[in-house]
Amino acid sequence: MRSIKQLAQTNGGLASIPTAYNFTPNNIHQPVSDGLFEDSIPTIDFSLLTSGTPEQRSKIVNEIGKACQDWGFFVVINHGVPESLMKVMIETCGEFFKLTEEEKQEHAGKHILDPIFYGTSINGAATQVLFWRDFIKFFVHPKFHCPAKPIGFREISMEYSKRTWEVARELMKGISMSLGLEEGYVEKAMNLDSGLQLVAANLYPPCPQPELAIGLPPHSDHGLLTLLIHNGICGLQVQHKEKWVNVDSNPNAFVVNIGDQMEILSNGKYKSAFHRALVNGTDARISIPILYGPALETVVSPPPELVDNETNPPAFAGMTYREYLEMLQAKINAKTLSHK
Ligand SMILES: O=C(O)CCC(=O)C(=O)O
Ligand SMILES: [Fe+2]
Repeated sequence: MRSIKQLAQTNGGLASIPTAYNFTPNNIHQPVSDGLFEDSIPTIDFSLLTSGTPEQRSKIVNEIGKACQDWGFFVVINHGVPESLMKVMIETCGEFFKLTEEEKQEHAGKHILDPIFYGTSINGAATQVLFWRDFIKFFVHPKFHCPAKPIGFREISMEYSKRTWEVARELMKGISMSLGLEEGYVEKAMNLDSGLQLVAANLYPPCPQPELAIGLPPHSDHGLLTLLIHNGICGLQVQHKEKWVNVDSNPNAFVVNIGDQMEILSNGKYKSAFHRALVNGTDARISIPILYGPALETVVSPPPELVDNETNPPAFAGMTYREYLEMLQAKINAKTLSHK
């Protein structure tokens, strides 16, 4: 299968997109918020979480809890990860997509747990409707994997993963406290010492008919928490109160969202919000989400403090993170088969 990048470049640029890329989502009629009278995605000042006064810290913990409950999304500023590192990470991922198709296909993936997975469309296979996106995903924890090319990719990815982990760990502490649990709860209960960390880089080339295609359809992320950066081109939208809201964050901030495992752990209190990526006609967009998840064999279920059989019964059946991912994979396989 050709990459979207290659397709977008065919004969110096396509005038229209192949019909397999026409996307008619069942919720296309949902309005997009005009942003005027809407409240916008909450911003969290990370420096107050780590070095604020006790009052500032408890205020921020409250804000995090509210953001997780109302939005499942928030923007994190003053996080301490150098801008230069974020920039070079985006540039290097951009260089990866410039490798030859043969070089990239070496990493073609099949399974959600493949340590390195290059693909185009959602799973690299022939789904009926295709998405205007190429991606590379690699697990950087508990074992570090990364494509060897381009030069420097491994070193930069390693540094980036370490630095973002420090931010994610503090946010997990804040989230634990916001749920009324001790600050190390999520880290300990989810065995984050051997937890999964998955780096993904998405490339959305300019699309000749952006109104017909979609980069990534509405979905939720499967981990506990995702931290995302992008190259300054808009495209990410989050579903909030039945509307799609643009996430127009400053490229130096992290866009953070709650994933399915955190929704399960919080017994449904915190939302793993649907989000999607649109494409545009002029600019290539790159986004780099890094996803933090439990250790694969950890059973994810809410702690007794968050469950009450009368007023707040368990909302999900407990299962290991591995079982959850295998379930997702089975869904992807079923979709692919039924469309063959
Ligand atoms: O490109 C984006 O902004 C969103 C990417 C995303 O949601 C994902 O890769 O899971
Ligand atoms: Fe996502």
